[in-house]
Parts: sequence; C-alpha cells; structure tokens
Amino acid sequence: MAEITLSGITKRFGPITALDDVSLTVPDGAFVVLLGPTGAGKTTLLRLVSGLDQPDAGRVQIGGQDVSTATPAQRNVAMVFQQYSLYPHLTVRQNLEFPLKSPLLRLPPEQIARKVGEVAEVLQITHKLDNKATALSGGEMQRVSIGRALVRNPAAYLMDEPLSSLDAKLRADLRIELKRIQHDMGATFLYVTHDQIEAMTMATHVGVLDHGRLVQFGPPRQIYEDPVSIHAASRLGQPRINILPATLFGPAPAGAAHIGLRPEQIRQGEGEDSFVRRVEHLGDQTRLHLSFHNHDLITVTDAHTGLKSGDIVRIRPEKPLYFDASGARIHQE
Ligand SMILES: Nc1ncnc2c1ncn2[C@@H]1O[C@H](COP(=O)(O)OP(=O)(O)OP(=O)(O)O)[C@@H](O)[C@H]1O
Repeated sequence: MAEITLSGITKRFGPITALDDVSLTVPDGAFVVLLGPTGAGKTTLLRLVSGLDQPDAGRVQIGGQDVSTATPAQRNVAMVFQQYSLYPHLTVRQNLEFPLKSPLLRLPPEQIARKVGEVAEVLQITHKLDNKATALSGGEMQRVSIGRALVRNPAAYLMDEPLSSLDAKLRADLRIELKRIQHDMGATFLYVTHDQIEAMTMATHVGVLDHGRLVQFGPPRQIYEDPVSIHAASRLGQPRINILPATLFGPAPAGAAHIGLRPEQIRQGEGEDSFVRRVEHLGDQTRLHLSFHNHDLITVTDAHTGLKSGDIVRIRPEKPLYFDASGARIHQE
C-alpha cells in the first residue's frame, strides 16, 4: 500500500472552482474520510487521485512517485463509486475474477478461485456467485463492485459513498469488514461519505471540505471536539451541534457571535427553564426538542425519561464552543 500526497491542487469547471489549492497527505495505511456538503468537491478530489480527471494546477503523488500525468491503470488504485459498474453479461464470479485475470498478473487459477471465494464470503454473496450480474438487487450489485476492488492488491482504495445503497444491517457489517481490511492489510483508504457513523468509526483522519477548500484535517475526535469553524463542527455529531446567539445564556467572550452546544454540552436539571416541545424516542437515543428564549435546540436525554411535551426542564451550557460572525472558532483563555 502507499501514501497519497496532493500538493496545491486546483480544479475548475468553467466558472466553478471545484477544488481550490488543496494540499493533503493520506498516510500509508490510513483511512481518510472526506466530509463536506453536496458540491464541496469530494468526488472531484477522488477522480483526480484516480487519474480520471486532471487538475488545472498542483501535483498528485502516490507512494512517493509523481503520478500527475499517469493514466488510471498506471496509478494502480481501486475505485468504488456510489453507482455500481459491473459487466452485466458476466456472472458474479466472472465479475470478481476479472481484475485478477489480467495477463500482467499471471495468477494461477487456484489462487484466483481462493481470492474470489474469500471476498465473496466477506461480502456475503457466496450464494450468488453463479448468478448473472443483472439478476441481482441493487445492494448485491454494489457488494460485487466493492468485491472487484477488494480482490486486487492496489496502492490505495478510493471509495465514493460505497455503502449508501445498502440496508442498515449490511452497512454495519461492511463497515466492520472495511475497517478490518484497512487494519489487517495496512490498506490505504480515501473514502467519501455523508454517514456520521462511518466517519466516526472508520476514519483514522477526517478531511473537511468547504467550497473546494480543505478547512480541517485530523482525527475524527479532534474535528468533533476541537472544530475550526461552525462548518467543520456541523459535519460530525447527531443530533447536530446547536448554533445559537452567543449571549443567549449569559456573557460571552469578546468577538463571539455564536455559541455552539453539542447535546452533551447541555446540562439538564440546572440553570434556566426551557420548554419541552417534543420527546423523540429513537431506540438507541432519546432526543429532547427544547425551546429556550424563543430559540429551538435539540439535545439527548435518558432513554427512560419521564419528560413529555409541555414540561419545563432547566438547562445550562457546559464547556460550550464559541464562534465569530464569520463562523470561525474563538478560543477562550
Ligand atoms: N464534470 C463537471 N462539469 C462541471 N461541473 C462539475 C463537474 N464535476 C463537478 N462539477 C462541479 O464541481 C463542484 C464539486 O463537485 P463534486 O461532485 O466534487 O462535489 P461533491 O462534494 O462530491 O458533492 P456530492 O456530495 O453531491 O457528491 C460542484 O459545484 C459541481 O457542480
């Protein structure tokens, strides 16, 4: 596996700057998750690393080699897109064998069969190996697409929301499998998702993109606990961080325009009265929708709470985050 380094990457599509001077290193064996709202430039970044697109400025290195002008095949990266791309006339087995049957590899048939068997097992599609690719459900096709990447031994895996079309149980299983592959094989992953749980559980590092700029890069806990801006803070955590006027609960540091409160930063049973608008039981989480001085906020509470809509609960902020009018974080002394 290999390290990926982007230096000063800019990519424009007509008047749109999809990536703006992005520099980023994906360490060898790291699992880097890219987060950002739609249009932030995540897919564009993956396509530039894979060689499907060329940057207007900047360099791409894989394993220390400058691959800026190399073809996708020369870069030896395996890509999985959100939209599966299989050979419809071939069976699942033939689709999985395909990358291994390259004349360049000259692999013995037993080795190909073993590898395909292993990957089919991991992806829970062994019983479908002899089906035509067209005779599969969407989720099964997506698993075969992931399988086609996994049978190879590439320099890195590039994945664009690969699990988003799968049901919750399978998504949870594959999350664990992909993480295991990264851990056991020391594989390098660059991975796009909108899923909070995938980001928090799989990433060794998270890169936050905002309008084509990389605004923060670090371990997921660091992005969660020490975000550089409202934009970065809002990318992780469910329910999302509450952003309210800075002085809603009392004095705020100089220059603060907003106070940011994650659910665990709202202490219940102390402080000032708030009004319970709704109690939402989600199974693993119980959310409280509150109204405080005409502002709405959401927090979580005990699963067995006796609170119900119309009740009053006292709240006070605990170790809140503050941001200026532009959304940049203000650090308190
Ligand atoms: N081939 C293209 N031609 C013109 N504009 C493009 C092209 N590809 C991407 N863009 C534009 O570049 C910007 C970044 O797009 P990109 O697909 O990288 O965003 P994204 O973060 O992956 O979004 P999503 O989460 O919706 O997939 C967007 O404004 C998009 O419209």
